[in-house]
Amino acid sequence: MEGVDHLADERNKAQFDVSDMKIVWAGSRHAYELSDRISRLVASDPVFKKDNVSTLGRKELFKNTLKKAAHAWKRINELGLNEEEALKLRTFMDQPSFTDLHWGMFVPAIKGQGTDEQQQQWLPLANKMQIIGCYAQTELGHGSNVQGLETTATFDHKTDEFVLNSPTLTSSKWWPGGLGKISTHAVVYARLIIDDKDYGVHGFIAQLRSLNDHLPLPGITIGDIGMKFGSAAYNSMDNGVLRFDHVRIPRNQMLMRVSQVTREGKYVHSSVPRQLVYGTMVYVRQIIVFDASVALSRAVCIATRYSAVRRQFGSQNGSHETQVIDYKTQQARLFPLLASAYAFRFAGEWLKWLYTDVTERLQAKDFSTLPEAHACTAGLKSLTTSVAADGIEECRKLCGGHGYLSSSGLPELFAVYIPACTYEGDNVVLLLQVARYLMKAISQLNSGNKPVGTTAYLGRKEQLMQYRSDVVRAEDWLKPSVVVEAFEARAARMSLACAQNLSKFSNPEDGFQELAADLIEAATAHCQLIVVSKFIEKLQQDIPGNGVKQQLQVLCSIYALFLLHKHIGDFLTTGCITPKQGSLANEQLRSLYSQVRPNAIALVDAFNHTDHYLGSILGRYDGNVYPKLYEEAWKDPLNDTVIPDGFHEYVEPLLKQQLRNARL
Ligand SMILES: CCCCCCCC/C=C\CCCCCCCCCCCCCCCC(=O)SCCNC(=O)CCNC(=O)[C@H](O)C(C)(C)COP(=O)(O)OP(=O)(O)OC[C@H]1O[C@@H](n2cnc3c(N)ncnc32)[C@H](O)[C@@H]1OP(=O)(O)O
Ligand SMILES: Cc1cc2nc3c(=O)[nH]c(=O)nc-3n(C[C@H](O)[C@H](O)[C@H](O)COP(=O)(O)OP(=O)(O)OC[C@H]3O[C@@H](n4cnc5c(N)ncnc54)[C@H](O)[C@@H]3O)c2cc1C
Repeated sequence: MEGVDHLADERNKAQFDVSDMKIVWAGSRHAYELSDRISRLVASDPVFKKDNVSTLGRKELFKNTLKKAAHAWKRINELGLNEEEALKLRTFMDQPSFTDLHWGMFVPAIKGQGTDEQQQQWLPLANKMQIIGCYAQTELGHGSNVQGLETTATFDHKTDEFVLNSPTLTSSKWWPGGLGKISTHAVVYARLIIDDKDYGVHGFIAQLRSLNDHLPLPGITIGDIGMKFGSAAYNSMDNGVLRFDHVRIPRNQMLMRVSQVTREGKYVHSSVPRQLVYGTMVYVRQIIVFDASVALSRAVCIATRYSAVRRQFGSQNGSHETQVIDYKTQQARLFPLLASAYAFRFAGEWLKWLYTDVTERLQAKDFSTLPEAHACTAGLKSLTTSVAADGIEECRKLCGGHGYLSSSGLPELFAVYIPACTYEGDNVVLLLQVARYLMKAISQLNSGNKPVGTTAYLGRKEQLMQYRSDVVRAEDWLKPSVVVEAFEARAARMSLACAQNLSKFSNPEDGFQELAADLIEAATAHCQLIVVSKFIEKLQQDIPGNGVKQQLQVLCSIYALFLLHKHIGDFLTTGCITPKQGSLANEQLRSLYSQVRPNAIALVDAFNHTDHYLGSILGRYDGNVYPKLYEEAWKDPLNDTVIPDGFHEYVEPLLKQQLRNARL
């Protein structure tokens, strides 16, 4: 059966050109070709083999990761890969490693918060990996509450140094990736103290280990925090613990773009907003949104292909049983996730644009769009990672029992992905930031401040409060303007209701705490509106390719109408739609699922995932699932011997005892 395409019939059903869709998914022909080339390069390299990682012990896994990271760096240099290509190589290597934090947070923190001189001093070393850095912010006692960090950096006038100290157990740095065993340096967040005055949290570059023998420097206690969820998953990363015992660093190792400490010990705050100290988090959050579409697309690809291969029930007179993808329940669970993967892709593209735009403005000292960038990255990070994490687990269930096998790829994908709901900001904490932004925008409406960007719709408050959907037929729900208005009215009414309830509290902070659950629902509605709008805006662009735009229109409608169906309570209680209009949306949704059905396999082929990257027997491109599952089972180390270790020691005596008892 080797080489046979079990999904060929499915591929023949497609009503669009899959090669054109691959380009839309990748973002451009250039991005597609680059991604395709690098994914094949990684798949064909034996060092990047990954089908054995879930059976490795922690030490072997960690060593295996170091080997892969070193090999990746070697290949990047040998092949002269540029930044975009190198990042793709890391993606397809598909194993979290210390390099993620070095390139993803340490280097960006220096770029974003360091002065020109500091960048000139540190970036050449970091760019050649002559030093390896991590991002040491979170402590044992505080993660979300960054202002509550306890590590201190006290200025010593005499020596022109800062003294880094961990005054309590809870001030121990705890979690930073790459810290435990590998990093030589860290950007450490600590409270700046000058002459007993606390100036709040600032970033400092600290050397942790000797560049000669890799041993911790004097005054530094450092190690790994231990095993995490799952077998391999995130255990390839050395998340670490770090304590400082009065460790001295030169004054010029405080990152001084936002504020400076002079030789005289004077604290100077420049015109740059203090929130720029949080800038690295904004950068990484927009990457995480893009990654959410990738993670979800992998799970959906596996579940869709397997659902077309798997058959249960329905055989008549010896005919084939029904493909499980033909069950309407399977479609209603799977196709909204397929649509979400595409939706998050386009939201991620837009967010990347927004981030680039805000960065250019910051260079020109225009800080006006920073709050919008913070709210959008925080909100979309929260929304997309929550849906992707839940979606991966749903895909496992969609694959029945076989989905629970490691060889399905889904348990590993789930275990490695779920911390995305926590790291880089707990998802609830981030939605509360969005809620604060919305409440602020509403409070400024009366003073004539027109909301801009993603909150512009709040400026049409009167109109949206009057809005009643005019849908009379199921097809009306296919009109983009009908959908956007309904989502805008729902989001605006939920936020305005929160604002009205908040105004009843004499202390707004008490009100915010009391109403927090409602506030995060309003923030979620706002974020869903952003994703729906960005999908619709994408469709207003010129999208070439036979049938490609039509398929995307179907997916866009599924994404929006599925959300409407799921959150029908919001739409009804805010009076945006009637129960009848809700039923019509559901009727339209069913019809859309039928339209996706013949295109489902081609729509997941468009992700262009190699079998290596998917790492799943259920999701194999050729659909040759059963023989390969059978073959794989025999590779398990437990099957190396017929009689397992421990049998003679622990089981045989019991059996022998039974025999003796029987003879007596
Ligand atoms: C193998 C070889 C490979 C080689 C490759 C080579 C080439 C590669 C090249 C380049 C690419 C590299 C990419 C690599 C890919 C890797 C990707 C990264 C993977 C990531 C892995 C995971 C890492 C996880 C790391 C972490 O978790 S770090 C820790 C994160 N911590 C948090 O997120 C904490 C959450 N808490 C907070 O953010 C804040 O404390 C808070 C909740 C916002 C509250 O803050 P505060 O107390 O100050 O609150 P407020 O009073 O509410 O706010 C004050 C005002 O500030 C505003 N605000 C808040 N935050 C921000 C912000 N971030 N930006 C702007 N403004 C902000 C807020 O709105 C308030 O404003 P106001 O106007 O109302 O006053
Ligand atoms: C795999 C992984 C990698 C990480 N890598 C790094 C790294 O490289 N560098 C680094 O510095 N950190 C890192 N972290 C730490 C991470 O950023 C924090 O764990 C994260 O920001 C959440 O903070 P916390 O752990 O303090 O959660 P907590 O804030 O303690 O959250 C616990 C619960 O309290 C709730 N909660 C907290 N505050 C509020 C509130 N105001 N209102 C309502 N509910 C609230 C949360 O929703 C959550 O349910 C990593 C974490 C993980 C899991």
